[in-house]
Amino acid sequence: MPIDSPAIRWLDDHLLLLDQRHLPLRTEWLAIHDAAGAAGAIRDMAVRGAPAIGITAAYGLALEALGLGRRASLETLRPALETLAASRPTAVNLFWALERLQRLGADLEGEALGRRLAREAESIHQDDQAANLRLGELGAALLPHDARVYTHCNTGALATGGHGTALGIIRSAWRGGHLREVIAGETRPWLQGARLTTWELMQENIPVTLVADSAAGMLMAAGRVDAVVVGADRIAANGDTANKIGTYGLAVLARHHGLPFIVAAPDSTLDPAMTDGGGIVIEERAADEVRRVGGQPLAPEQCPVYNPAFDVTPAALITAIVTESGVVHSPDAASVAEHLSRLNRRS
Ligand SMILES: CSC[C@@H](O)[C@@H](O)C(=O)COP(=O)(O)O
Repeated sequence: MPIDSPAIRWLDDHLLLLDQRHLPLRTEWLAIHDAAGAAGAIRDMAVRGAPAIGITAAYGLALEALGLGRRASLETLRPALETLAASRPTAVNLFWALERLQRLGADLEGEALGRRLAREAESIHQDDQAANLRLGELGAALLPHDARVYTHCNTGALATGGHGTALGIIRSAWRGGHLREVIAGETRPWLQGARLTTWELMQENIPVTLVADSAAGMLMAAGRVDAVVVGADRIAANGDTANKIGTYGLAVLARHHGLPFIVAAPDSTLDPAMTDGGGIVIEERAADEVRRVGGQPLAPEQCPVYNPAFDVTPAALITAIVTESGVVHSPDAASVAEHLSRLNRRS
């Protein structure tokens, strides 16, 4: 089945990425020819969102192997693997995708290795889209009728192989006729909500209202939110969830106001090796992301800044984790282990 992916296009000898740094003002495509190009695009956020990062890393490694031709082997690919693995630390999908490719490549060399890795990268891409469609349906069934859903960051087609995770649930709920409105937090400092989520939803005429992040509590207190739905960058074995900075605060607010707080992610975002959220590496990004907006200075040039890109929401604040293979209600170490063992029995 050909992949209908709005932001990542595979063209057999190179990759095209819809450059998210310029949206919604300009639609520009970035051509990627090797692993260094893919790593740079991930690091500089031309492509972003945990599943999209994993897909791009997989294509980047495949391109490197294709470029090495007869010299391709896991050994000659080692520097490329290291460059890709160093691009961003928090989203586990990146490491998951690279491991999946390495396992496959263990018995292959040369041109056959390049071709095999490219096919596997396409499978990862396609599987992610299918996973999102499935988890979208499962998650939509959890929402109250005529729901007003608050979401954070961008978790849509731009951040995944297509359809989206949290935004996949929102899309599915809209198509099923039981969504009234999306409230998108702008998601300072990179403004994924303001720039990307609104852009995606408005293209499909899904009603969206953009709010400053700091409006979330007031909206919940006023009874204008029925559920909070977010994505994830890494889910630990006990259900603790790393996601875009600000997610933790939303979970605390949702609990205070008695609202469901739903995390949506493909199974590839689960990290069984991470016992709890305390071990997750939180990426810190450049000070100018906070000091400036759209390149324009906002704060004094030399003002010290702390810019963590993610936070960890404790499992106890999460109502449900939705993946393509099921819903984990009130996640904890036991229920996540049960979910993982069902996955292992299937594979
Ligand atoms: C389906 S995307 C899930 C997460 O990756 C998303 O919520 C998020 O935090 C993205 O962060 P970003 O820094 O934009 O890559």
